[in-house]
Amino acid sequence: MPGDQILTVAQVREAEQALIDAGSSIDALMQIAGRGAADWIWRMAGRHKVTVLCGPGNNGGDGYVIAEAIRERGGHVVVVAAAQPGTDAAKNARKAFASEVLGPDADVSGHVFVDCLFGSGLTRPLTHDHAELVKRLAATHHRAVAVDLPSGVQSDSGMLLNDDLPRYDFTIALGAWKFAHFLMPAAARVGELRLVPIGIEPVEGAARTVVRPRVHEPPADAHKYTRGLLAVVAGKMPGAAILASMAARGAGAGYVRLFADRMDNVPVDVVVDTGILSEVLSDDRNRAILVGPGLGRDGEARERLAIALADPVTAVVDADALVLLTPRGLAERAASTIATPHEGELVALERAFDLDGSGTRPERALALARASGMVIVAKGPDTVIAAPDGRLACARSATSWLSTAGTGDVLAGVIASRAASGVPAFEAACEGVWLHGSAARLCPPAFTASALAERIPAALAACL
Ligand SMILES: NC(=O)C1=CN([C@@H]2O[C@H](COP(=O)(O)OP(=O)(O)OC[C@H]3O[C@@H](n4cnc5c(N)ncnc54)[C@H](O)[C@@H]3O)[C@@H](O)[C@H]2O)[C@H](O)CC1
Ligand SMILES: [K+]
Repeated sequence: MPGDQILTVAQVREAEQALIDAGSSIDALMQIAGRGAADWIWRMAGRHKVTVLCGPGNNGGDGYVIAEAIRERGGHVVVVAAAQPGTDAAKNARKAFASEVLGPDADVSGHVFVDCLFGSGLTRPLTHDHAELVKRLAATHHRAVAVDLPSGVQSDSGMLLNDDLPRYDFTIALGAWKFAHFLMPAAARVGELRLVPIGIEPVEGAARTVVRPRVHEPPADAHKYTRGLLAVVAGKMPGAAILASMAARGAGAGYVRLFADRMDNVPVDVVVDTGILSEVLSDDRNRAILVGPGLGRDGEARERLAIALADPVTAVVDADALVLLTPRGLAERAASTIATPHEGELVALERAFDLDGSGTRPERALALARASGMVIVAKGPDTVIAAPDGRLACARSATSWLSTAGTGDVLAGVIASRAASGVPAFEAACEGVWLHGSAARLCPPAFTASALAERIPAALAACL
């Protein structure tokens, strides 16, 4: 599924170098980046006062370009230099800024504070004076905008190098997204995101953002089986499997069958089958299977999981099934498997697959995908999707109201439904994550998981 690319610092440098080798220059790229950022800031500030804080590197250079572009338009802009420009491009941009530059002790206030202190070149925590300066300027302006990255965050990991730094209203990414725009804790500080393209070419193997999928109407001669039969295996707590089935019903599959010993109070459009699991799963019309929500963790649950994994169709494995899953349980599988762990379940899977759990969330998800052969949806406020072949996608949290019981069951149901509709595993996972987040945005605050499941068709409608 296409999306915008997310690059590491090393990938940005390489891509930037490729542009320079092809005849561009760092100064030219800085002009494109800075002027593009200035367009957004101009829209925010208009003729209100803008203060640009410039650091010593090329992020500071962007700041001088932004300030000059706003000045040329007749805007009211002030530059505060935290340090003298240190790179050639930043020195040139400083020279081209045709107005006064204030020192770090200047007493300034205004409408928009633009943070160009450090960007992707930050390698160590901000000094006390720099951190205090950023905090003071954020406090004396109505809005705070970070250029490329908020100063003080690590680009590749999303870690905060300093405590207690401001939250921004906007972050304007330059050239490409960085992991810190999506990964916690930095993702909670970046505010709304904008991207200024500077001509960077697609980088092979780069991570992508999760974007709205393209979904097609069923063909005119479609029937429930051609649209996809999804088997949902219930267990000890059938409510979770019902919730997943309801969500799956709205995400494209033509037929959702819930396998349970006995089931009361099931919505009419979820079909319950109380037959012997191994017999009903051998139905060769099955296109995908979902196992885990409400499964339980006892011997019977283990048995149900083993039967489900023996089915030669794409399997979505969630909740209790993730705790029961072992490398041996997957050894015989030829079809794709999608696992949807939250942080605790991710740790349990890492242990089961003998991984040490080190590295950033994308690195951990990729290591697990490679070791297990599964597509991993490491869900949370910064959901990361990794495939065994190295593909990687990151999603922004749609809303923190998703932090309620049962939303994970809905996610698993939606992903399974996309897989049952014939979408390959990695793409089904990305589509499911997008639909889940989009449905959450359509819900009023403090929604329940069943309200979320009801909004899935509306989210799907936006993809047609
Ligand atoms: N994406 C692109 O192609 C473009 C990005 N641009 C901007 O350039 C910055 C990255 O520039 P760089 O000079 O590498 O890094 P910084 O500006 O972040 O500054 C790093 C500079 O400061 C030193 N340093 C690192 N940490 C500290 C610290 N805590 N205290 C003091 N000094 C520190 C470090 O050694 C460097 O010398 C990118 O984010 C974009 O904003 C360009 O505009 C071109 C196109
Ligand atoms: K910055």
